[in-house]
Amino acid sequence: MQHTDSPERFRRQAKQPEEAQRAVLDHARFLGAENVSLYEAWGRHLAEELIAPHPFPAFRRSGMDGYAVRSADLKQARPESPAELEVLESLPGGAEPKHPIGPGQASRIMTGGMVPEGADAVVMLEMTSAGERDGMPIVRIGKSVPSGVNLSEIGSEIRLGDRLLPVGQPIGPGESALLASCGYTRVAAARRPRVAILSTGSELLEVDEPLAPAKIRNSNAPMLAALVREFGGEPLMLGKVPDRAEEAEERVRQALSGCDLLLTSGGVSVGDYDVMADIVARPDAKLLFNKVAMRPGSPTSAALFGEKLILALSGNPGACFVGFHLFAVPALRRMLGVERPLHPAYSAFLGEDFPKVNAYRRYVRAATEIRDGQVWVTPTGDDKSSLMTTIVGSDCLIEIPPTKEGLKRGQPVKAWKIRP
Ligand SMILES: Nc1nc2c(c(=O)[nH]1)N[C@H]1C(S)=C(S)[C@@H](COP(=O)(O)OP(=O)(O)OC[C@H]3O[C@@H](n4cnc5c(N)ncnc54)[C@H](O)[C@@H]3O)O[C@H]1N2
Ligand code: MOO
Ligand SMILES: [Mg+2]
Repeated sequence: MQHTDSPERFRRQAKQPEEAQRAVLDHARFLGAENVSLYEAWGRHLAEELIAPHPFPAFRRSGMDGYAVRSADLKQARPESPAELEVLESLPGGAEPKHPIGPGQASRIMTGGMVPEGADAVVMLEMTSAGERDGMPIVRIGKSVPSGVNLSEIGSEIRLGDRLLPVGQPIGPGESALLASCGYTRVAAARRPRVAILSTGSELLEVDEPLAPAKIRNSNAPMLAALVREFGGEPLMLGKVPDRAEEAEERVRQALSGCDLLLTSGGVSVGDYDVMADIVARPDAKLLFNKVAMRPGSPTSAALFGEKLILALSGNPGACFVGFHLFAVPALRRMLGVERPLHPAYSAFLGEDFPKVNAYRRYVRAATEIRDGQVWVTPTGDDKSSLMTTIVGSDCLIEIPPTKEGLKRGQPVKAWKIRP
């Protein structure tokens, strides 16, 4: 029988979650940039501030199919006495006008077309009727229009030198369109953090193994891999290690060389076989914390081996999930250069009674809903640390302060948004 009796494990000093987050953030650094193509940039984080190299639109652009006109020519136009304008040319998208518009003149133009010099408005086709005068094309317009109508000026969307996107901005659909419009075929994106995932537990089976007595399949590893991907990292799957102290320590030390962050799950509590509790307390490690004043996940631990950060998450799936959101997400965001590393919080109404009495602050897996224009958050089920079914469908963590009475439905609460 193995006993990992080290008295330190039982004398733990709980840190408040914020304090523990600060300790993690103090040891997470921006990882630098790599050049990626526009089509590979989705979900990546910008590593440089991008400045508009030209105004957009770069030419005066028509917003309608119709006629480019001088609004002054239409001042007196009425349905019964329409203005008659000579039509100089037809301007499809992509065509550079050959003729400036003089008094009494117009050019037919399509949406997105370049408005010729002299014109200051575009009249939509439906307000016009085409005709001929002396064999030459004309257009009749029976209504005046204000200057500037249906015309986008140069730089009306983006001015030359505008800050297009800040460092740390995740590249999504809108950002992709912006980059393309400004000619960025490649951008500097933050290097993806390589996050090693090691599961401890002699009870663990591979996913494709049949169940056996007292064994469970390793569910934390795929959950953590999904979370790492969701928050911009690259998971490195290191499999599982049994709860044997020496073997586990060797695997942990090996894992550190090839990653930017090591996540372990399991073995952080006070049990005889809780190997991670001892590893993070090794003399050559710097223990950041081994207890957090929160539920689930109170034994969540963190340590540095040299410069490398280990987050030793609880084995209980619910606690592992919450520990990831509270501590791994800020570390990853810092590594990616994101300005605000913590999840954003909002206030909402509690969707059902929460009768549980808490000595510690709780982070309850919950779903957000808009009802009659108000934000409500409802626990996805029992928030027991051992449950994973309540992770499904959760998009926030309700923060429940220590309470002796529990909370009532409809009470305002704080919720952390956990889906990017
Ligand atoms: N005497 C005490 N016992 C416990 C305490 C305590 O303070 N005193 N704390 C409890 C709390 S709170 C938590 S949380 C858990 C922490 O457990 P560990 O992190 O030590 O994790 P394990 O003991 O290895 O396993 C716990 C539980 O999780 C399952 N598990 C582990 N790994 C996986 C995995 N990869 N996939 C799915 N499930 C996993 C494991 O089978 C256990 O059921 O300790 C309490 N105990
Ligand atoms: O703090 Mo542990 O995660 O409840 O069960
Ligand atoms: Mg344990």
